[in-house]
Amino acid sequence: MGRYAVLVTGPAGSGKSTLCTSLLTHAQTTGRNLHLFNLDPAAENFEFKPTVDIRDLIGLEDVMEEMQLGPNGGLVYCFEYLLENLDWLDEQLGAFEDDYLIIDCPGQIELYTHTPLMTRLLTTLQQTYQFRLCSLYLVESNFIDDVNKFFAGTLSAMSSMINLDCSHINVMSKMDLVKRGETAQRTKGGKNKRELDRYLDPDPLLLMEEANASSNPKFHALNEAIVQLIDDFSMVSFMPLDATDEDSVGSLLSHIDHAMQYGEDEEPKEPKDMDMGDFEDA
Ligand SMILES: Nc1nc2c(ncn2[C@@H]2O[C@H](COP(=O)(O)OP(=O)(O)OP(=O)(O)O)[C@@H](O)[C@H]2O)c(=O)[nH]1
Repeated sequence: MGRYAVLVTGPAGSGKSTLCTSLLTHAQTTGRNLHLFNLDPAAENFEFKPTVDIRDLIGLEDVMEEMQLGPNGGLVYCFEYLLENLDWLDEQLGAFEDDYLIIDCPGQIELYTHTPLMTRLLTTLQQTYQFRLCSLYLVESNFIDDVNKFFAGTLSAMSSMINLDCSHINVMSKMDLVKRGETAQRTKGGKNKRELDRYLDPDPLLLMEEANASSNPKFHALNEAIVQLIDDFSMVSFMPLDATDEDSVGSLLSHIDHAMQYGEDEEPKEPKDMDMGDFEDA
């Protein structure tokens, strides 16, 4: 069968743990057997008990207290400790060979964008433990309410994609808020689902026009360079996700299957059509 792991990454509060729970719930109802790996040493409670839990090795609170470190320094310490104690991980993974190991990651994106720690862990999972990997990067739909925030979210996603160096899927989370119009009510410009569509699969020219319209002409060349970069990495388009909707979670899972070519003996499954029909304005 092989070994497969899905890394669920993204900024704090972007919906990682909720998605992990939704994936495991979906798996239960469809007869699949997903397992949870908690990689956040500061995590609190889980609906599903993790099969592997970094807190069994080291907890952030203890590290902060004993080493006199802040939350970010403490997190880096925990990851270095994990990398120095790979025999623990080896023991936890055992002969694991099943459906996906869903890895719930910490929300400090510096771990995937600024330090090599996560990359080292992934290299170990791939090379030493023969895992096939796919990473998801979640950006909240209610964060993307103008082109500059889209640039910020996309560039972080791109940095994570380059650093983690495995199959990668960008996800725009909490789309139910857009569907219900809550994003539109909250933002000055009244962004609604239709306006968000172009950020899911962006048209480079429109992005550039929008960015130029709201910025000083001296930044137009920079806007052009960013849009060019986004266009060149055509992977930087986003899949809409409503973690509260079974179909939406199922569609994401079939995209992951496709990206991983899950089940080597089977034909890789075609991802379901992810057009925005499900998210039409009420
Ligand atoms: N409406 C809506 N709320 C969501 C969705 N996904 C997550 N949330 C809410 O967003 C908040 C943060 O979700 P979490 O799953 O804890 O986010 P996280 O990325 O794991 O957060 P950290 O562990 O702090 O990095 C919670 O209040 C969730 O209930 C979604 O699809 N729709």
